[in-house]
Amino acid sequence: MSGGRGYIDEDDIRVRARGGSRPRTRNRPKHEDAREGFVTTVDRGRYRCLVDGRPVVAMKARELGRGSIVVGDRVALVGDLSGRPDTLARVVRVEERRSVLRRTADDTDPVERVIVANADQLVIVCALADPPPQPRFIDRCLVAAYDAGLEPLLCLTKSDLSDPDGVLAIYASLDLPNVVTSLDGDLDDVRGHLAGRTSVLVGSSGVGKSTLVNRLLPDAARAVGDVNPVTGRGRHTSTSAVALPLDGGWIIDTPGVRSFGLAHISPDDVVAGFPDLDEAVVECPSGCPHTEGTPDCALDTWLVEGRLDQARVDSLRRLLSSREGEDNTAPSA
Ligand SMILES: Nc1nc2c(ncn2[C@@H]2O[C@H](COP(=O)(O)OP(=O)(O)OP(=O)(O)O)[C@@H](O)[C@H]2O)c(=O)[nH]1
Ligand SMILES: [Zn+2]
Repeated sequence: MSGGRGYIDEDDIRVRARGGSRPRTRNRPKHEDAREGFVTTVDRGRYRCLVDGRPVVAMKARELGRGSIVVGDRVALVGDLSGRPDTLARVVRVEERRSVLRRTADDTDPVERVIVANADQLVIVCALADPPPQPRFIDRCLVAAYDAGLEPLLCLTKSDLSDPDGVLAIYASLDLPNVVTSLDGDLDDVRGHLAGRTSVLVGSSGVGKSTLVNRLLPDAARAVGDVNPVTGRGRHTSTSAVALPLDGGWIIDTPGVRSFGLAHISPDDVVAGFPDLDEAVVECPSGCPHTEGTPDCALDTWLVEGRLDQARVDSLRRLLSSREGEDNTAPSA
């Protein structure tokens, strides 16, 4: 798709709508005294940040204009940083983002929204049964992960109900890092993958995300289930992401994000997630969609020559097709 990408988040609208008529000074101080914070939740124009290990609630300084602030952002804060009830600090700067996870609300939404900044890993949570596995959902998440520069981790839950081999076979040639969990199996493998990293959890309703988070972070069960100190509302009324500290890293739950509209991602950006196929597609005619039956697509030539794995090409083509919006898979929250 041509043209610039529009980044907004839901909060921008509300912040702007607040208006206000205070005069603005042109010579603002440079905020040399600003402290660094990490954004853990965003809710209606209020940003909950961790500053020196202390939760501080902040609003966006007017000088930031329409720029979005999302969970995972590293920000500079001024004002009251005590974290005491009813205090409000100001975010005066958003540090450059290492990565950006985006989505469109659905395949007809022209606006991309940044949902998480600075993550390292996208944990795609998929149940082996109840609900049955949804490869198309996994494929969508993979595209989103590759587009965002996040490493995917496939997390297959409920292995006490069904064997993981079938799903793993589909992705065998993708070399996809994966973990398998059950109701009471140990979580050492999962922890190993999460330690020291910033991981975003995504999954359809009922796959066992909350169960997993609560088992990894028994204390967070309180934090997650409790009334939100920022809004006074419960967690489940919020569709925003929340970052929870885990083993020297962060685990970011995304209760309201169950699918990724992917129409905005170009075929080339999808292929970029497959380094070995990349070599073949440089031989494709310009603008080749690489889909099944495309004349002169080099993937077919390479397949005939036995230089590519059929399953791997099928997998890429599944991603490319799902990107075209024929299947939006999981229901939106
Ligand atoms: N048998 C089995 N059941 C599980 C497992 N993990 C979770 N469940 C059950 O699956 C159901 C849904 O789990 P949740 O953790 O609420 O799922 P969720 O992904 O957070 O769902 P939403 O809150 O709708 O997003 C619950 O009844 C869990 O007890 C598992 O490993 N094995
Ligand atoms: Zn091609």
